[in-house]
Amino acid sequence: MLLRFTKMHGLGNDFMVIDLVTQHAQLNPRLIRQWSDRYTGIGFDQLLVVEPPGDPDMDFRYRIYNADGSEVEQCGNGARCFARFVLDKRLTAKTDIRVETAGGPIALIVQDDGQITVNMGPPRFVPAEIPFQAQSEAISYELAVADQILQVAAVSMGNPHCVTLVDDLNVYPVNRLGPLIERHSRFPNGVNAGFMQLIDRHSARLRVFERGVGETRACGTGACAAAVAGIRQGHLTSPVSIELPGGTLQIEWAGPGEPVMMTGPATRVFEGQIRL
Ligand SMILES: N[C@H](CCC[C@H](N)C(=O)O)C(=O)O
Repeated sequence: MLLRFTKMHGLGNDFMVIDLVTQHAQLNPRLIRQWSDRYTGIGFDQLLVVEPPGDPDMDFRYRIYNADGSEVEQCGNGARCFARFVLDKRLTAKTDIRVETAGGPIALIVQDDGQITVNMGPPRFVPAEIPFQAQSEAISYELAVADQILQVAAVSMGNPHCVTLVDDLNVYPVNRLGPLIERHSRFPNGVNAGFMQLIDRHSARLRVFERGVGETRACGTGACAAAVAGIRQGHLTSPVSIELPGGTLQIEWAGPGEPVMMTGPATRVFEGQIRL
């Protein structure tokens, strides 16, 4: 059987997108790892799956798998590609699309200029909801990593994020500390490790060592988590431009209990078919 897919990216964070509304396939971690291989497979950071909704008030269900085959709660760059995909495939004609995800409901708003705004829902800070092991909730925690103590913020955007402020991203050892944070024992489900360099009150640079993937060229939920952490710590003021290696995302957040709004592009690269 041949399975149709579309290769897409959001600022270089790349995806294989599959429509399981009009197609049927049984996915498993081994198959996903095989497909994600950049030499012997299709190659991607995440696999995005479009399904019919379980909740009749929603338009679709959105399932996300990392390159290592693990299913995760949320993917921000993927959400923008999801919106572009369902419109291009005529699975909907709406430009305000409601989607259920394992990390909670999100809304995708397709702008006239082709940019896509995602209502990512409110960030969560309660340690047990991230999850993160801590005595009590705080805007900053001490985290022992290798031979040093880092000051970190812990935020959930549906998926877990650990954000550290650094002075110079050009020289910071992201690929040495990233894996140690990703698998740190205080994050029982693992964590996406964000490293943020402040530029001014409305902008910052960010690199993210993603859970289940490694460093990616962009991370949408990571940009949301970093902006929220910076606002909460008094370093940033909404709206915030987050400059990632693959490009810039616009983040808005009005404060605790309010949703995070993320705006950016979604790009289709090619169509393909793969034999199951
Ligand atoms: N690696 C993430 C999922 C993808 C997030 C990222 N690609 C985004 O755009 O938000 C995790 O394990 O939670």
